[in-house]
Amino acid sequence: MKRVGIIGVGNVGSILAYNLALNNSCDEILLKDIREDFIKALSLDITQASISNNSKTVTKAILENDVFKDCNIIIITAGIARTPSMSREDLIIKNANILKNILNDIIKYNQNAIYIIVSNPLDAMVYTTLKYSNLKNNQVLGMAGELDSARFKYYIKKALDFKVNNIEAKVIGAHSNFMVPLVSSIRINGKKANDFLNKAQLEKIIENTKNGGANIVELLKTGSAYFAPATACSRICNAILNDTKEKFICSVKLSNQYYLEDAILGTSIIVGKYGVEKIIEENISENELIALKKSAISISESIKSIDLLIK
Ligand SMILES: NC(=O)c1ccc[n+]([C@@H]2O[C@H](COP(=O)([O-])OP(=O)(O)OC[C@H]3O[C@@H](n4cnc5c(N)ncnc54)[C@H](O)[C@@H]3O)[C@@H](O)[C@H]2O)c1
Repeated sequence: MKRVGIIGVGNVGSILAYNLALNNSCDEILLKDIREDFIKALSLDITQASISNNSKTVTKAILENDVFKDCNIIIITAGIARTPSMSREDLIIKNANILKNILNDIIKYNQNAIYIIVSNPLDAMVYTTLKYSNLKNNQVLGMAGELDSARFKYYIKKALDFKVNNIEAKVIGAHSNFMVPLVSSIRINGKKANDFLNKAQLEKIIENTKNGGANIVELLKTGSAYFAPATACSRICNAILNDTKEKFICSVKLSNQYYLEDAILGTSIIVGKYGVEKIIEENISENELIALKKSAISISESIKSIDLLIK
């Protein structure tokens, strides 16, 4: 029996549940939110969508935490989302408190699941999860690098008038303006970035990638992006459920990769049934390494406020 729990079923959580259900990814999806009637409605609607799509996945609304005991994966997307005037950092104390309370309620029933954190500020929430649980480092991963990389690829494709399909590109580091889009990682039809894009174009692509989330927030006015985040998250879930050992970029606790001991930030990892099965150090340029160090410092600064303000 494969079970996925989703705690916090707003925009990201509901699209994630829908995605997993339609694709027959697991036997059961358990939804929990402070909006109880809302998740009861969603569980009916999504299960009926499953049936319509010949998927066996059943989605259930959960009111008691002990039901999460058999989940293979627990995804936490609870919290408040950014509004146009807010940075991800503004969210930190509010969402860290929400996350700490959820962990307090859930971990005692399930210490074996892989926990995927989505709530922002992402890297600080991964830290909060590790700090307020006894989960092992491999059990906790934050979803963001896959989303930022999708945005990086989008702006590369856009600069090339969407005429090229075969694009590889990675964004590592913090899920914030300190993210590190790796120009060294870009491959367009197997060739390096400089064969297709000049310096000014690359600088614009990097700037757009860093502002990718904020642009959507600005237009939506009432929240942040959800289709691309939910899609990235469902791909990670499928890798865990099917033990695929695929490569993803997720926020995890490093163990001296990039000379960064104990830092939490987005990096390439291999994902399987044990969660983070291997951390991969990409071959990055010296400038990218400098940017990554700044990224790690920015995360450790935001983590300080959690240590100071969360009792
Ligand atoms: N990591 C990423 O790349 C990424 C991308 C998009 C959004 N996010 C973040 O994910 C979070 C969710 O985004 P969203 O767009 O789905 O927001 P949303 O407001 O639509 O959903 C949040 C949900 O959390 C619920 N909630 C609040 N407190 C709760 C609690 N104590 N227990 C259970 N549920 C609770 C709310 O009722 C709501 O349904 C936000 O923090 C957002 O910033 C992260």
